[in-house]
Amino acid sequence: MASSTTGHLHQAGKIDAQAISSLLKPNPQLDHALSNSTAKGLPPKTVSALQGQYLAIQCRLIGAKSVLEIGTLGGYSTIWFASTGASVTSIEISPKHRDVALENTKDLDVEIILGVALDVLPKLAEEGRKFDLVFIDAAWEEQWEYFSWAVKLTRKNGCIYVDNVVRELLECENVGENENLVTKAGREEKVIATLVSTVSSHKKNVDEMFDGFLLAAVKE
Ligand SMILES: C[S@@+](CC[C@H](N)C(=O)[O-])C[C@H]1O[C@@H](n2cnc3c(N)ncnc32)[C@H](O)[C@@H]1O
Repeated sequence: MASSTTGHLHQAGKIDAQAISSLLKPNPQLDHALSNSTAKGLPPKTVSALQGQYLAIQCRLIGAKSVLEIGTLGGYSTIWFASTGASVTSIEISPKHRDVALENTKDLDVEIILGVALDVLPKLAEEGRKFDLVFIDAAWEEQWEYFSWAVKLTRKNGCIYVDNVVRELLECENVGENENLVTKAGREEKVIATLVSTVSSHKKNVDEMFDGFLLAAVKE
């Protein structure tokens, strides 16, 4: 049995491999999305397969019919959401990423809006759009602004998931002391929120194995 932190990190890869082979069903569209994205030169910045399944479970738990995603890349997480039967609106700044995502999400109920998230989000609010779940996975430095828009765009008892919050905090100076998304979310009266830390071998760099997300439910 591993007895040191290094040993545990080594074992984390084995735990992930066992969970993937035990819990996930084959999905050729997800596999194709990954291989096509790599072939087209997109960066390997998708959620992990186990995280994708987590997001799909979260959608089922709240009966999500509509999902807003900020940061499409090649549409890998988009496919996870669409696989639950939800209709997905996804925002992507890069025309190249959007084009690959359109190829990868063919025949699914997916709308990909090409644009800068902080320009698109106010327009969605003006149109009176509401979503059951908002998934935030774009520019780390804009997470709070995305979150604030997400509070306006999420229906009561819907939820907001912000990816990579722990890793971003770990990379800050004076960890745990500065104002950040967690402290601001704590003061937002319209949500209850928590921080879920994760260890995953999805990222090969050891420092990137420690991560976590902020999950909020909208109260009103
Ligand atoms: C981490 S990747 C998204 C990964 C994707 N959600 C997945 O798991 O398959 C982040 C994406 O956000 C896009 N992005 C970055 N800044 C953005 C912005 N200001 N507005 C819209 N998209 C942005 C990037 O081009 C990139 O494709």
